[in-house]
This record gives sequence, structure tokens and C-alpha cells, in this order.
Amino acid sequence: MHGLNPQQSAAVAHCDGPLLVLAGAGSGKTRVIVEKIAHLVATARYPARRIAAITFTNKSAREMRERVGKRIRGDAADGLTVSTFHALGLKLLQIEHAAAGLRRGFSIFDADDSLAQFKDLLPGAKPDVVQAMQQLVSRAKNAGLSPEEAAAAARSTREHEAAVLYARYQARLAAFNAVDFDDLIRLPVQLLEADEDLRLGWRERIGYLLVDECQDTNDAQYRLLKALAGPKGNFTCVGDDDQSIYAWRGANPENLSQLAQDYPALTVVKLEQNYRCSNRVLRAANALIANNPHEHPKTLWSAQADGERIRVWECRDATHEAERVAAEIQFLQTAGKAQWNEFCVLFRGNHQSRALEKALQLLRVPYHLSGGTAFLARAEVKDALSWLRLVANPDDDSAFLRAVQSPRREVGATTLAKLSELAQHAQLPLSRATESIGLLKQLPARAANALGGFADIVRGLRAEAARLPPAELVRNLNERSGLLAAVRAQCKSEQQFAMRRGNLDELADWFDGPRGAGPGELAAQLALLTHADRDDGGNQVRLMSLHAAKGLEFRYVFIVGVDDDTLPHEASVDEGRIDEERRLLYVGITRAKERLWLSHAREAQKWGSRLRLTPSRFLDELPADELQRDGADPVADAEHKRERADAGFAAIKALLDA
Ligand SMILES: Nc1ncnc2c1ncn2[C@@H]1O[C@H](COP(=O)(O)OP(=O)(O)OP(=O)(O)O)[C@@H](O)[C@H]1O
Ligand SMILES: [Mg+2]
Repeated sequence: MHGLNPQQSAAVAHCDGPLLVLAGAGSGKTRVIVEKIAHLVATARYPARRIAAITFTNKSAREMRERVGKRIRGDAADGLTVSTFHALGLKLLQIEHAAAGLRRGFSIFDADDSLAQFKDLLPGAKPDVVQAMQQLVSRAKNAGLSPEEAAAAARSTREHEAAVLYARYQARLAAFNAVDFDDLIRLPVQLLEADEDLRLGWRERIGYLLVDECQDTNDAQYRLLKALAGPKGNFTCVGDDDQSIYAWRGANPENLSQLAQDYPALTVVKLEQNYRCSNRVLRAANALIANNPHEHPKTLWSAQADGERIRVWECRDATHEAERVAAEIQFLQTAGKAQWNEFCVLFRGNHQSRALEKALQLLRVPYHLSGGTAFLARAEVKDALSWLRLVANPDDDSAFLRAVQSPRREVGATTLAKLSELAQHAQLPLSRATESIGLLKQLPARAANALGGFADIVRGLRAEAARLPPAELVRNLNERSGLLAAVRAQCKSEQQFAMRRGNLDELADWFDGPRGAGPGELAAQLALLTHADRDDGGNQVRLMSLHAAKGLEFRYVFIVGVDDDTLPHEASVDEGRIDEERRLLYVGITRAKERLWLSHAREAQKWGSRLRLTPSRFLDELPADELQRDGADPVADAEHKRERADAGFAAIKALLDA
């Protein structure tokens, strides 16, 4: 089998009954999944259309599909499902929408839409209360509880209030023919558990399941896995308990041991060879994670060379730190030792990227930042998406409210309040109300005209949705809704307009893939994209959070802000979540194939005053032999400085020449 080691081959060959591959970072777990899909198809155990692989992001799904496509010939891979849990849940709901009480074209509310509903349901409540309530409800949903079950399980007044709110929130979603992210898992679980025919039908449809990053599944996702896999347990799960870093989002690493209880026939395969990291990097990672409690300690070894020692930099402040990182990257690249995209800079919190961006820009180092300025969070993109949603789903009041005001037309708050009163009276969703001439007559003429005009555009687009290819529909929509003109009017320069127009064009490009899908399905698929999914970057240095780096690998890795305020994050220290912070650093360290830099600052600005920082306690847990701290080796330091100075002059000269 294609260069796999014996344990990997065993994992690939084991096709009858449940299998768990439990292994450390870089040991080829994801590779096993890819090879196993190819194996299942090639040996005709399952046709591709009966295989579903679950990945953590849509981007890793795309990559996996590509890799599988290269491994099997012709159209044998057609119909293979590779998606996130959420996208799989969405697919199930799109097919079983009637059983879930949804109509075709239903909308997906993102976190903002959902928060807006909670605000509405809790008039006058403080923002943090609203948010806390939203989180409580979300937690109940992720635990797989219905509103009734949540009420029964409530142990405090607060939880009780949340359960009541949960029921009212669901009623709203139902009225809008909408679901939120949590429902994409919860509803399929509910359907599968309650309806035997449906369950058996889906088990027939998905004969074999493979799950990557299994340690980060939450309880609802675990139930979905069980419901689909059935008692025979035709699945391969791969995971690493040491890389569980999403507990704060409801992930439950204990699901890994739960598998052994739920499936007594479970076979566990361990992989012990790491193929990714240099030996020093791996030894440092092993030493660090040994400080976490382990029931079954793992041993991970690497056949690679020792490699260079891990550099530990002590810097003045975040600016100095960023400048050193940028200069080092520039040096290695100009010295011909690497491509830009072989570098990755990792940080604990998104705010840390600002100093890095500034320093990289100064040195003209091309970079790509994941998250933060997420494409899908851009105003014009959200506007276009709400139009799409409304075209697909006339009941989506949330989409209506955004679309009707983007671009601004003569529809103010008073008009909307009046419209909503009339709509409520007539028991119509807002957008349908605007289609009723009788109802519009009860509004002042100007408002009625504006709303009537809006309804005409939506109606026209709805007619086109049926016959135009998706990308064309989106382009038409950008024109006809007036969005493009509004964006142009807002922009102060041609350059700015070109950029924002680019976002709208890009949105249309996203639709080139799936054909024959309606606008609702398209909008739904888009709603599921995450920041990591946009990370196609090209030849650029990657900047991302430690959380976003899961599963990835880079030749050179910098981790900044390794101080005792940032990593471990002070809030986690207060709440006793040190182990998860340690895992986060473990994930970061094990992304490095060849070289690793860990840096920290002596002081930071916080709330306008200076704060002294201490190096992270985790640095003391790394073996001193593998590290090279600043100042520890004067000869190496001098050499380092001289090289960097030369590179600096060369860079300045290049800038002057340009
Ligand atoms: N048998 C093998 N021979 C050579 N290289 C391998 C082998 N197995 C895996 N690799 C390589 O090792 C690297 C790590 O593999 P992979 O990403 O599958 O590990 P992983 O266990 O999924 O890591 P993580 O825990 O970070 O998700 C990849 O570059 C992969 O191509
Ligand atoms: Mg992996």
C-alpha cells in the first residue's frame, strides 16, 4: 500500500467493524483517511457515493477530495461525500426538509442573525446578558437537548429562563423557515433517532464513515456519527486527545473513550512514527505534552534529522517581536532558503496580528491573514447574501430586513415598524406583505412605492433563479438590487471600489462549482464557509491563530506571544484550563517541519499602561538542550546579527533601486 507503515496499512485494511486511530501529531492520520477512501473504492467494498468523510473545515474537505481524486482513476471517485459535520447535516436537512418541518429554500442564520433574534426576544437586556443567554441556548442545543429536555435539565433559574427562551427562539426560526448552525447537527440527530425508516435509509445511503480530528467533535456531532454508523459501526475515526483545543466551543474529547464503550468491537490502532517534524521539534513537543495527564502515554518518534535548535527570542515588546519575525522571514527568503508560503506565523489571539501585519508591510513581505477580515463578514458580501436568502426564502424576515435597507431606499424605521404591524395582523412574513397591494395601500404613498419597487425586484430575481446558472444569478442580483451602485457611491477612490467590487465578483465565482442548486442551497453552502476556507493564499506568508492551524504543516513556524499572559491565556489560567492551553502550544509546535521560533515580549501596553510580562511557563517545560535562547551563544548570535545586517542592507538597496 503506497508507502504506508505497517500500522497505517493495518488501519487502511481494517474495513469490517469500528476502528479508531489514536495517534499524535504528524503521524499520518489524515493520510490514512485519504488512503482508506481510495482503498474502499479500489477494492469495490463501497462505491464512492456510499462513503462519507468528515473533515474539520470545508477547505480540508476540498483538499481531501483532490487528494482522493488523484489516487483513484477515472470517475470512480464521483459521488464521494467529503464535508464538515455541518455541511453533512445541511445535506441531510435539504433532502429531509419536510420531516424537519422546513420548506425548500430554508435559510441558515449565522451567529449575527441569531444574536439579533435574542436581542429582540430580550428587549432592554444588557448586551452581555443577551450574549450569555444565546450561549446557554447554544450549549443546550450542542448537548442535543430539545427545549423541553433543556427545561427538565435546568438546575438554576438562569438555565430555566434559557430553556424558555430556547423554545421561543425556535418558534421564531420556524416562522422564518430558518435554522441556525447548531440546528444543522441537532435536527438531523433528532430525525435519525426518532424515525426508523429515515434512519435505515440514511445508513443505506452512507455505508461507510470516516471522521478526521475526532477529538474535537461535540456531543451532538457524536450522536450524529452514532446514528449514521449504526450498531455495526462501519467507521474509521482518527484523532489525538492531545490536540483537543475546542472545549470552549463544546467539543468533548471524552467522546474518544466513549467510542470504546458504545462499540465493544472497536479496534484501536496507534501510530507512533511522526513524518512531519525534525527530531528536535518533536522532542520538544513530546516533553511539553508529557506535562498533561495521560491515561495511555503515547510515544512519538521521528526518523528525521535533529535539525536546528528551537530559537527562543526575548523581545522588548510586540512591535520589536514582529519586526524580528518579519526580518527573519525576509532574510531566509532573500537568501534563497525558502518560498514565502513556507512560513507561518501563529498567535493565540487575533489582535496579535496587527503588529505582525505592520512589520511585514514595512518590509514588503507578502502575507495572507486568515480570519479577522473574513471575506464573508464584509458588509457588501453579507448584503448580497441576504438578497440571495430572500430570493430563496420569502419567509426570511431577517434577510428581508437587511436586503430592504441595502442599498438604502425610502424605507425608514417608521415604515418598517408599520409594515411589521400590518404583516403581523395579516399573519404574513414581511416580504410577502410587501407583495400585497391591499396591504401596501395602508402605508403612506412614498413608502408604499419604495416597498412595491423592492418587491418587484425580488420577484424578478426569483423568476430568474429558476433558469439562470447560479453565478449569473448572483451577478444580476448585484446589479439589479442596486448593491453595486451603492458600493460605488460609498467608495472614495476607484481603487477602493475595485476592491469591494472584487468581493462581489468573488462571491459570484464561489457559485461556479455546484450546478443545478437553487439560490437557497447556494446561500446555505456559503453560510457554512469559515475563515479557514478562504485560505488559498498563493505564495504568501501565512498568519493565523493557533486554533486555525490544526491539521496544517509548514516548513518554518514562528509562534509569537509566548508569555504568561497570552499563552497560557490569563483567563484560562484563572479558570484552571492550563491543560488546554498546553495542547494549543503542542498543536502550534507540531506544525513545524524544519524550524521553529518561539518569541515573547518583556512588556505590553494594556489599558493605556505598561505591563511587565514574564516568559510563558511552558518554555520551562521544554528541554533546554533543544533550545537556543537569545544571548546563550555569543558566537552564533554575532554570526546571526552579521547575516541579518547584510540582508537588511540588501533589502534597503533593493527598495531604493525600485
Ligand atoms: N507513511 C508515510 N511515509 C511518508 N510520509 C508520510 C507517511 N504518512 C504520513 N506522511 C506525511 O507526514 C505528514 C503528516 O501527515 P498527516 O498530516 O496525515 O498527519 P496527521 O496525523 O493527520 O497530523 P495532525 O495530527 O497534525 O493532523 C504529511 O506530510 C504526510 O504526507
Ligand atoms: Mg491530520
